[in-house]
Amino acid sequence: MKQVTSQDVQLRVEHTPRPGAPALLLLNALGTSLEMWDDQFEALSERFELIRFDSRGHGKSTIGTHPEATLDLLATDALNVLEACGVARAHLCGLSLGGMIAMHIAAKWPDRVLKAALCNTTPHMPPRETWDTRIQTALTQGPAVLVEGTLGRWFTPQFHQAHPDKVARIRALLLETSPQGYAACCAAIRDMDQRESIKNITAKTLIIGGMHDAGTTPAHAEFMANSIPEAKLVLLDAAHLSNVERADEFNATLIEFLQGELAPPAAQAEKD
Ligand SMILES: O=C(O)CC1=CCC(=O)O1
Repeated sequence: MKQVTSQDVQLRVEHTPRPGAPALLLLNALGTSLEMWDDQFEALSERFELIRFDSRGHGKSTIGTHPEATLDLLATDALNVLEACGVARAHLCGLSLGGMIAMHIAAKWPDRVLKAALCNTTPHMPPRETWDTRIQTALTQGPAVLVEGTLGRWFTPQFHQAHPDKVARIRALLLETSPQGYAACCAAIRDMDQRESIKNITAKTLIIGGMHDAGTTPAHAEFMANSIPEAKLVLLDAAHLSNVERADEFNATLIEFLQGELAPPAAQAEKD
């Protein structure tokens, strides 16, 4: 692990070099840390120069001086991580908040992106009031009171029953998130509307959705697939954290997309 200074924060970064392989940057969900990608680590680090980090106010990264983050602030952190790792262009894979950051980078800084995987995410997540309530709850009572509700949304009942150990791993990440870090990122989501800007994404893009994801729904995934010119949509039999609930399928889908050539939309329709 290394520490990278970005703007007003110190970010905890794990960089696994692989000479000659393309770089892949992983971007975490709200209330988690780089460890949310543990089920991806082995498969991805064999094939890519893998970089994962704790977003500001999450895991062991510091909170900084912004009580309310913006997507631009969070995206600049991600680009600073790439810079510190000596990487000019990378594949991006982000889930939920991580996907929101990835789509912001792909739309605004296309030269930094090889391909983008936007997983269980959305360009717009109203209503604002929900986020204001969550911010107040996190700041006054701590994110711990939000944890069981979050886990209820993030995994299907079947997964809770079959894999309590895996759910416990994610619970621990949620519990270690600082209230201020969590609240600051909620503000970034509250203030986000990328429904127009994602039309400018030129990178080949994989959208992964969860058939049972009630927050970032299959309808959100379809909206993105219809808005981004070179997008392919795959729905997995999972709720929100599809990379944990369906890790093998998630890994295979992501690797095939990053290593293979994405067929143009017309040919894809025939193939599908
Ligand atoms: O908290 C949730 O249930 C959904 C969510 C929004 C952004 C994120 O990372 O998770």
